[in-house]
Amino acid sequence: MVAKYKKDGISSGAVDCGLADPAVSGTSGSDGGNGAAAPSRATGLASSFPSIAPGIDVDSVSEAELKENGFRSTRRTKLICTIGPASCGFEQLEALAMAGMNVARLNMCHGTREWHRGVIKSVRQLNEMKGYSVALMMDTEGSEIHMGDLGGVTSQKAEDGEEWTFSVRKFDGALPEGTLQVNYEGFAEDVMAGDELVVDGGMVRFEVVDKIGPDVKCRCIDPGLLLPRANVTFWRNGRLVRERNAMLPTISSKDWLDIDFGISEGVDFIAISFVKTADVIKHLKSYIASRSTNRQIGVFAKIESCDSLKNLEDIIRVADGAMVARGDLGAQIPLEQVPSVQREIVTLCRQLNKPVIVASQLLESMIEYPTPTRAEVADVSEAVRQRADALMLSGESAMGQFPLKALSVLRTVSLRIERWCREQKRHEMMRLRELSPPSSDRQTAERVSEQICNSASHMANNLGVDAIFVYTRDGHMASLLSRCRPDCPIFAFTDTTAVRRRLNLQWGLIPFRLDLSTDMEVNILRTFSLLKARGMMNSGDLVIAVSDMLQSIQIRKIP
Ligand SMILES: Nc1ncnc2c1ncn2[C@@H]1O[C@H](COP(=O)(O)OP(=O)(O)OP(=O)(O)O)[C@@H](O)[C@H]1O
Ligand SMILES: CC(=O)C(=O)O
Ligand SMILES: [K+]
Ligand SMILES: [Mg+2]
Repeated sequence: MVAKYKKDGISSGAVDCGLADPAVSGTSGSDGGNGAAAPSRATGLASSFPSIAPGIDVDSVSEAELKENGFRSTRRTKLICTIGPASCGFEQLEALAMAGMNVARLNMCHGTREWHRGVIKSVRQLNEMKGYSVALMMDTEGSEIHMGDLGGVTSQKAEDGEEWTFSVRKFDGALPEGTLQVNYEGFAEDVMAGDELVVDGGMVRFEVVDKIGPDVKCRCIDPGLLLPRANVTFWRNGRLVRERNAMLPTISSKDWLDIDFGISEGVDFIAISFVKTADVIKHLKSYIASRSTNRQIGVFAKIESCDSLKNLEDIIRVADGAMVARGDLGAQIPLEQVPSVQREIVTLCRQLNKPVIVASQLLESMIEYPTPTRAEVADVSEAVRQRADALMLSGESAMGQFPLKALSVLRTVSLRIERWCREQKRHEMMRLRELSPPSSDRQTAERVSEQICNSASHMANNLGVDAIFVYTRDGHMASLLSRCRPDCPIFAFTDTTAVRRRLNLQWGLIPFRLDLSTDMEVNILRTFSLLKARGMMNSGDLVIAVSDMLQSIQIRKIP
């Protein structure tokens, strides 16, 4: 890959994934524009960070946005960065956090567990020392067919008409010239001469010419760049072939080891690749519940296969959220169907109150170039207009030349389109169905919460209030409010750092950690005075306050 322009500040020079000393790393964000550091009070570093106020944890990015732009202009769409060699150093992670990264994603297809452990440690350190609440998402490899490691090189160009061999043989060290490894042992038996091999969602295509034992001879028909461990699908007579590869388990034995690793490292979310049915999600959720007693890990279903589309509603109902994984999805359904499927998934997730992520190729050209294409900006805008909870960077932040610039594009486009949608009423309008029908006592309590949140957000829009405040221990009421997508931001106060991190993935929520009292009035007055003291709100601001501890709605003017 040739850098045609000056590289991004954070990815310049040699890749250093060691732990820089965070105490001396300073703030290296150049386009983040958020200089104020707000460390957690738990670190005892208050003296070196004068902006700290006791009693409340919020990150410097939210704080600066609130101070500079007032309540209404904070960003509602959340941003996820896949971490890779271009972004794994402490200072690089810090720059991304400063530029608005809400969630760091670790793709277990790549890197060793040790490597991932280093990133997790850095993110955790960043949160503790600088007051961020960057959540961690682990993404499983899954057992779909993919290529091997390219024998150590970072990429290989396949030219039109070239002959390549796909082999299920194991090679030690360098691969023979023109050979690619395939991880699925049944590959050579399943494919037939004349089949089309689609690599990396169509970035490169081959036609099968001949089979010789474990080797499949192919000719390149669509040239492109081959990347390590890229996914491979095969097509016959214009249809995706589902042979024995369709029987591969969604969660492989390697995935289970990665999941154990994720649980023990305390990640916030686990995203499951190539989900086919709701059962696999249920199974994983009960496994997690039996392994981690007091910690909740959100399980996200990645929608990236034909099978997942068949069972979409069942899958989303049992998952804690979903990802529109357009990379692989675009290799399994015709490309022209991807936009409508995206819209359908985003709508369904909102109806079912599950956070939804739109992922892959949002700013693909920024892997190599410092500015996005107009088409990419339009794609990002559409996802923002659909009011997806989060947008995700993949290669752009993992191995691209301009991770920070790509994140900055997502941030500025989100802010601009959100404002335009609010001012011009250009959102995707949606009538929300009732989530919980009346029956048992528990559901009645849930129904009350739902009604309170619907009404609070309706009132907030009609009265033009500056913010909704929600006091919530488990975060549920905050997510019910987020589902309503009100015009004003939602300040979510919760008493655990884990819930605060989880809420950081959801649309419109600005999560704070605060020791909650059982007395609502105490909570309200404390948050008013703390936020006022830090310049995040002003006398006269109008706020709607709701709580899951005392099911109530209050309209309050900041004294
Ligand atoms: N931890 C990592 N180490 C090295 N390279 C990485 C890492 N994570 C991502 N990358 C690189 O960034 C590219 C894009 O990242 P991404 O997570 O989207 O991978 P992917 O394999 O395309 O996605 P998925 O497997 O989830 O469908 C990868 O193809 C790989 O080259
Ligand atoms: C993110 C991912 O897995 C995909 O787009 O395929
Ligand atoms: K993956
Ligand atoms: Mg995928």
